[in-house]
Amino acid sequence: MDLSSSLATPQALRGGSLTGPLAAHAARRRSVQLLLRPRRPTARCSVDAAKQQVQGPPAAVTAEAEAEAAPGKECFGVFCTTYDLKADEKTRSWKKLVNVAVSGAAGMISNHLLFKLASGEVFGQDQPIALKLLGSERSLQALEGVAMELEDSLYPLLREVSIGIDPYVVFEDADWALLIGAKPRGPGVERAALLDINGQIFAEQGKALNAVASRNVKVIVVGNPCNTNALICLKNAPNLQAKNFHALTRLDENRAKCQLALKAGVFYDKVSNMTIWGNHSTTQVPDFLNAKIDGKPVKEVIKDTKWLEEDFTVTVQKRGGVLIQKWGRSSAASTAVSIVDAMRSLVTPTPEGDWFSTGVYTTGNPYGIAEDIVFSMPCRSKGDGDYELVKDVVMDDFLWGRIKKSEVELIAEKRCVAHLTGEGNAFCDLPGDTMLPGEM
Ligand SMILES: NC(=O)C1=CN([C@@H]2O[C@H](COP(=O)(O)OP(=O)(O)OC[C@H]3O[C@@H](n4cnc5c(N)ncnc54)[C@H](OP(=O)(O)O)[C@@H]3O)[C@@H](O)[C@H]2O)C=CC1
Ligand SMILES: O=C([O-])CC(=O)C(=O)O
Repeated sequence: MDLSSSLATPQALRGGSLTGPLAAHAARRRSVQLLLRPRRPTARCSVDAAKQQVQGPPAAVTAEAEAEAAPGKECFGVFCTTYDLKADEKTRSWKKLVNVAVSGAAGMISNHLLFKLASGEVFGQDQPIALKLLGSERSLQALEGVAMELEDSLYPLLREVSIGIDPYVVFEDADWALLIGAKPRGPGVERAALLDINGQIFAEQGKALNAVASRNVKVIVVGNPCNTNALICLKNAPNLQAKNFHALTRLDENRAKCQLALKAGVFYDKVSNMTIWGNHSTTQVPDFLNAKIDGKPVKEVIKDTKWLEEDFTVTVQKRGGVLIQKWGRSSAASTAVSIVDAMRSLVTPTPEGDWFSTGVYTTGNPYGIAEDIVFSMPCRSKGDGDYELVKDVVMDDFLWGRIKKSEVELIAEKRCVAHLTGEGNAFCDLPGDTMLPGEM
């Protein structure tokens, strides 16, 4: 079928005059064309980076022909030139390239995160990395700017950068997918409307991951409301393991550790076993019952129960909102740090006796939390990318009561997005106090 005539009209792509596979193909063609704009002619040493073997001498390949042949392998600028890592003494012992896809790649959080990833902070100094950046037509030019800054940073481990606007192209063979892009909640936007708008994004991206990502891809959803977006994403990716989908609550864990350290007058590294239970929202539950300071239960070190139950909990729940008031925008640098922490916790063995928090699929959980939602819970990892839930935590009525409130909120959010999870008609009756951490 010759699609070229309909491809020429951008409004045909945006306005929906093409439908189904035709529209999808046309959109992909357009994304490829957009991808080609920034490339400069380059003598190309053609290396299959995944196998890290030289495949042949430089060949003159037209960008268009190359895009047709391998639409998922688009590169940016200097990253179009790759080398045989096994031929170089310094890089011979490096691991196989890891593919990390990032959505919202031109946004504030990504602007910090991408440089941390490229520096080796997450995977170590022997792990070459390919960054696959997902934007939109709105952000494509900014994405080119991001790629240029990555070029100019001369990171030894950063071997490939590609940019695109089609998740089916960008997520191809992704080992990690960091889903950050989402519409921010503006004035007058109802929570239910936000759930629907962002839910559509995560439904589409779930389908794309299901179709083209590595079968073992680890997905971290950051875009809010991240727990329910993660649920939507995993429901749209039935061929991937639900266990591999996470909602980012590590920022909340870090905020809670900071507050406990401040109150106890110790440095942050003395605080361990910090669980955030529940939703990344103002119903989240920072667990001071199981957390430790210098190896001792928090309640033995901080005797002020009123502070723990009221001030500490509310401070952590609303930290994002206070920060927005100061900065005029939501946490970006500390969120990027917490994404790095979350990834590192999955690729590094958890220290003996400790754990970390992440929002994961509840089915089969040992705590009695409702099944089939994404809920933040305490986890440990052997460092293989996988994790297990920690079983030996204690509960009291205060902790359980708060956990139930966050559970009720997530079940209500799930009802609101039933149309996106394949579970029938949506019915939205969100509790009145449902808010993102950034909302006051
Ligand atoms: N879980 C957590 O702990 C935290 C989560 N967050 C959340 O992370 C997300 C990203 O934050 P941040 O990077 O600061 O945000 P930015 O506004 O800087 O970037 C977000 C990106 O989302 C993309 N996007 C996708 N769909 C839309 C849309 N419909 N309207 C507007 N933009 C859209 C845009 O990129 P493009 O045009 O390329 O699509 C934009 O660049 C937000 O949802 C925020 O609430 C923030 C802090 C903590
Ligand atoms: O509400 C927001 O957009 C910001 C957010 O998640 C946080 O700071 O925890």
